[in-house]
Amino acid sequence: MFNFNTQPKKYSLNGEITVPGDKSIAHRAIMFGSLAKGVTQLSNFSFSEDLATTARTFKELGAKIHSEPSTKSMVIKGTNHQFKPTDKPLEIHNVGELESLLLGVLASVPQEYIIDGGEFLKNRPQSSTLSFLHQMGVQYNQVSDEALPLKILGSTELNGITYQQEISSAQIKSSLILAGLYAKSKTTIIRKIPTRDHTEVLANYFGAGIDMNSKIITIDPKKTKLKGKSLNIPGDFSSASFYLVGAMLSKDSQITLRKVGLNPTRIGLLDVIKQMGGKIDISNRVDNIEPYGDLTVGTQSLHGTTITAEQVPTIIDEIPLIALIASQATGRTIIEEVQDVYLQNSERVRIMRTELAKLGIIMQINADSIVIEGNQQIKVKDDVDSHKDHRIAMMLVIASNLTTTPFQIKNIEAIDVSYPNFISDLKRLVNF
Ligand SMILES: O=C(O)C1=C[C@@H](OP(=O)(O)O)[C@@H](O)[C@H](O)C1
Ligand SMILES: C=C(OP(=O)(O)O)C(=O)O
Repeated sequence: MFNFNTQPKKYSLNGEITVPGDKSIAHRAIMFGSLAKGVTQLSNFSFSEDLATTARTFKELGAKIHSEPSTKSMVIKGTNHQFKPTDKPLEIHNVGELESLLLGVLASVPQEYIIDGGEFLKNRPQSSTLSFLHQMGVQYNQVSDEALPLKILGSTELNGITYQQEISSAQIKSSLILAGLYAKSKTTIIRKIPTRDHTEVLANYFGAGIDMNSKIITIDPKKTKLKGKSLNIPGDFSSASFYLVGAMLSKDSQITLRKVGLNPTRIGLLDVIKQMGGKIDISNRVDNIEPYGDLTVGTQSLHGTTITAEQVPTIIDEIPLIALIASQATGRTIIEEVQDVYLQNSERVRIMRTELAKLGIIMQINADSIVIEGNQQIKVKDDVDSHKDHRIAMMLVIASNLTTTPFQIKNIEAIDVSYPNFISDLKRLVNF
């Protein structure tokens, strides 16, 4: 465990920075590159713990993967959907995205695999994903509670199904899409609220037959033939969000973040900031497979707002940061209909409340909403702990600039999960 001592002085943030490549897109790029026939070349690939786990897992399944961290590149020789059997459990640590998507990938592989993971995933049941995969023809065997470790036996004879989304989760949806690509017939997903669509976008780029509109996603395996591709991964909007919020909340600040991913299903934080009376400039926009552009933001005064159920999937990983800005705005902020967030991320919500309370920030967590009053004074009551959650660790670093009372952030090494250079990149923008 490593502790981080925060600064006794407040700083401003100035200058520009290029954030690492998007983690969510990179997980999927490794998977599609491994499933495809031929060679995939990824650039602006950011090497974090989570992505190392996904790359190792797909190597164990037979993909040839060569990484070059110094040039941020990765080359994958795909298996053409011919994965290797292995008796050794696939150890996926606590990588939630990998768990859900891997279940979808293995659904069409007629070999038995054991998937094992860390404490967090051992306590996160996958009942929804497993029940529809079972309907398609997958067999599985769990030790307890439909969580890891579990055994899965896929099939080459999967049935396409019609699935009405009950939980707005990108991970669950992606698992079904990956299974549907290799079923005998079409699969249809009737959406609840749209969630991030990186799986659909990348699958089609690699050669899948997926049709989407705001209500329905149709996966046609007969129109699917995945081939290796080149892909430049845009900057990670979720990583960029720490700097955006940091600059808005600190005095005399103005920063520009270069080449940040602007997929509309990911950037709900920008709408929330606008609703709160803030302003972020978008420039140099490029509409590529995944769009990206530059974001410029400075110190802002914000007011409270109501965030609706439709917005929630687009801010899912930014909720701890939104709680922080809401506490410093004027008036009340309400995040409505967060039931699906609790189902997928209940630990994170609980930790966010406990740790911010140690800094004097309180919020009300109801069955269907989160309510945060504005104008809260930071009062450091105790050291804080990331509880090994990378987004909580980075949010607490940003929160530390709201006070001159130093404190310790325990388990700071959690940031390696998504953004190992976060502290050194932040320091490049800091002016005392
Ligand atoms: O599909 C993905 O890559 C992710 C989806 C989100 O989870 P949900 O499945 O709850 O939407 C998000 O919290 C997670 O960080 C990554
Ligand atoms: C929740 C996250 O990812 P995962 O589900 O992979 O843990 C995240 O990156 O914030």
